[in-house]
Amino acid sequence: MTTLVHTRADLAAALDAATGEIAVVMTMGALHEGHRRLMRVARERSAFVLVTIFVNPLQFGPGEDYERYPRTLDDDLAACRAEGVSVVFAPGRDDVYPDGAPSVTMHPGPLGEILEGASRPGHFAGMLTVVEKLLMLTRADVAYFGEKDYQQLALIRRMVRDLELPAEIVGVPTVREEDGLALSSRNRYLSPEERRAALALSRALREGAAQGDPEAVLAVAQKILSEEPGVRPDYLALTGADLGPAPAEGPARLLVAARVGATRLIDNVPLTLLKGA
Ligand SMILES: Nc1ncnc2c1ncn2[C@@H]1O[C@H](COP(=O)(O)OP(=O)(O)OP(=O)(O)O)[C@@H](O)[C@H]1O
Ligand SMILES: CC(C)(CO)[C@@H](O)C(=O)[O-]
Ligand code: BAL
Repeated sequence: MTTLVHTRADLAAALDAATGEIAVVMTMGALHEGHRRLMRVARERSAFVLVTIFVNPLQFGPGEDYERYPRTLDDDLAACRAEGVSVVFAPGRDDVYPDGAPSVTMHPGPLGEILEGASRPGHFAGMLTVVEKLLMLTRADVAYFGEKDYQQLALIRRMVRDLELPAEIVGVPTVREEDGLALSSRNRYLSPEERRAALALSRALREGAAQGDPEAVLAVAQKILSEEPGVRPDYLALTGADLGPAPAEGPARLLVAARVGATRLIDNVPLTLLKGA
């Protein structure tokens, strides 16, 4: 049975009744197969899985899609039930921020200033602030996050390590549609034509990553993006697996962000760089 709670007090009561490890999947709702994979991976290990559904105003910038973000609680609950989730915590704004906007917030540091951080000022401070609060409120022993938001995952790992937070963080590989598009709640905004154009992101990453040589990786990915007029790239970056500078050889990450119509999408893939490839 899945219990839905909205308030801190009801959450605390549900957690008091829990036995064993508490596994948490944090979401902003509009649940899709990517979220469901996180729940399934969590369920494989833990009998008690808690899902949070909260569209966090603090991580949206002015002019971003906070108001418009899809809110589909009934469908989300049905998905959580089907995945055997024990508790869904869907708080209101005042349940998370009882004193209004918090005056003490997280500072993401240098890793929060590049890539997404450069394009979305304040986003990672707001994201880390709510993740810290939700880790505490849910008493998470382990929390699952998707690699689709790779920089977010890296920053959460860093926050937990730097601040000695008592939770284990587990990353889960990106779930894709059959044609390669990374699942994302924001895909709902795409018209059929925009959805077709959006495929250039995953294709650029896939074909770029197959190259091995760093220059060729970027050149191939860049060419594919530039050939799709419906896509306006924000960044295309080749980094180390830790988001530092790309190594001459070994594990690396290729990341992209782009606007397709009015919708901003992100994606990334792992790759291995080969000297002299
Ligand atoms: N395709 C996916 N594969 C694996 N995990 C995912 C995928 N999409 C989202 N997640 C993960 O689900 C969690 C909740 O993400 P969120 O609710 O923001 O969904 P989203 O699809 O990323 O939404 P948005 O489109 O707003 O970015 C995050 O840890 C995120 O990385
Ligand atoms: C981790 C998160 C739930 C915090 O609001 C959000 O950034 C998301 O859905 O990826
Ligand atoms: N999926 C990451 C949360 C955000 O874009 O605000």
